[in-house]
Amino acid sequence: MAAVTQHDLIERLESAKYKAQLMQKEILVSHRLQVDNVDPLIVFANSNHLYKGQRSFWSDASGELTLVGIGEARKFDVDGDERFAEIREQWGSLIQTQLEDFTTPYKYGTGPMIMGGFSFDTKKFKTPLWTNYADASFVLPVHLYSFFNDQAFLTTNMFVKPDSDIHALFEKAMKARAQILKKSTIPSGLDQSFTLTEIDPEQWKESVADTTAMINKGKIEKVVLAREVIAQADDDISAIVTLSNLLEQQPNSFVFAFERGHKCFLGASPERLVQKQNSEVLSTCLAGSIKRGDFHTEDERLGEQLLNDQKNLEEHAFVVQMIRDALEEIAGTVHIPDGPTLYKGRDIQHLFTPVIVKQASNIPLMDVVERLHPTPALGGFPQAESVEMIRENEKLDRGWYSSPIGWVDLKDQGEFAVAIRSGLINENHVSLFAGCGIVADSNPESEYEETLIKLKPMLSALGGSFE
Ligand SMILES: C=C(O[C@@H]1C=C(C(=O)O)C=C[C@H]1O)C(=O)O
Ligand SMILES: [Mg+2]
Repeated sequence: MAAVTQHDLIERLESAKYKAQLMQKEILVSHRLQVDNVDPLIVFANSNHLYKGQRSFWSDASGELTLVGIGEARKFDVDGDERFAEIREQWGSLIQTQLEDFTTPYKYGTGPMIMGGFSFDTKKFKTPLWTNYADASFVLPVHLYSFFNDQAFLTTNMFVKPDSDIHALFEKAMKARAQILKKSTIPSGLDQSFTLTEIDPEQWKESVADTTAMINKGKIEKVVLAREVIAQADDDISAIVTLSNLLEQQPNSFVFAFERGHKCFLGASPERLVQKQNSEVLSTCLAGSIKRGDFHTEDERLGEQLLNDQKNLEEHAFVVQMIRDALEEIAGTVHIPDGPTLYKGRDIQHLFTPVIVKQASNIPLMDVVERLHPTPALGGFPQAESVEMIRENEKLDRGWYSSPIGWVDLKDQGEFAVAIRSGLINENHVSLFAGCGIVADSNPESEYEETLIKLKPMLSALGGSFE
């Protein structure tokens, strides 16, 4: 690390201390430097013993940006319905009132940002499964490793108090940086054997039948119903091995992990909720599914079948309609192509429609997240009625499954995906989740088959064998 950068950091810490004394409050120094490229997974593994239980991982679907958040310089945990606005306000106020003048040139995906997520429904009964994961939980990491278009940056966030020992702060940061960036190897996977337990599959199929009956009667048109499968091993399940497999096996996906103490929620989602970069807002409609074919011709035939299937087109159309309406309401003109194309993942293909809003600088990212969550891809249509229906009838405690997860920075840029194709590791067991859009002519058995396909990415990423 260049001596001049070190000197610069000490100077900034000292001037922050002076400011902290004048204002009698803590001042945040956010210090970014370009560093040698290290595999983000190694960075994640390296920080295990310094900041175990306090790490976040994010890799976007384009493969352009990977973030590793390490430690908690500040944590914002909020329960209840005001969660989106509260996170926006608490983060906004920290930047405005405590951040030392940040003169480093802005670079997307680096610098001060918070990473985290939301629960699906604040009003659903909470089980012990999701303790540690608040309705909204965001972290300003102590260290943020950003890998963006083949360049690596490390941002360190330090709060300076009126009586802080600057040299001690500095030494601690330097030591941690060296530890985080050291060259090492990723631990290889244990060949674990897992026992799989499906939670009440028959009861789930019945609830699909009940839901279609209800849809045929009344005012709800689509409801997403999810279920849980538990995989149990003899030894602790490794988040890093699972992440490494997800990155390798699931290209074009948002690969993520959020640790909260001894639990780790992770997955590989194909579905962006919203990205805000420069003045543009992008969203995605992804709903309607079919398996991949074993051969090219079969795969193409299945894709064509999906593109022409009324039931799947209907599932998809609800998502397009809702996202269009929601964004038009807050942002004006919305660009959406006329019909869906195919999104192909390793294990599944979906109907896909991209959404663009061109002039959206003035709309806070969190407001877009709030307005969109949950889209009919995860909740149903209409929104309020379907969420209530899920709250009352679904046996599962979804926690953060099917909810927005991502990051937002000091310029209100960032990205959120919806946390599907995911699992929650708790020591030697992991809960996996999968859901399906139920519409008027859904068939319980085929929806069940669809959940099995959606469970595949996590099951293959766990490795090992299943019984
Ligand atoms: C709910 C999930 O996926 C959603 C449901 C889909 C469907 O029913 O066709 C497709 C994509 C997602 O919007 C899940 O993977 O758990
Ligand atoms: Mg479906």
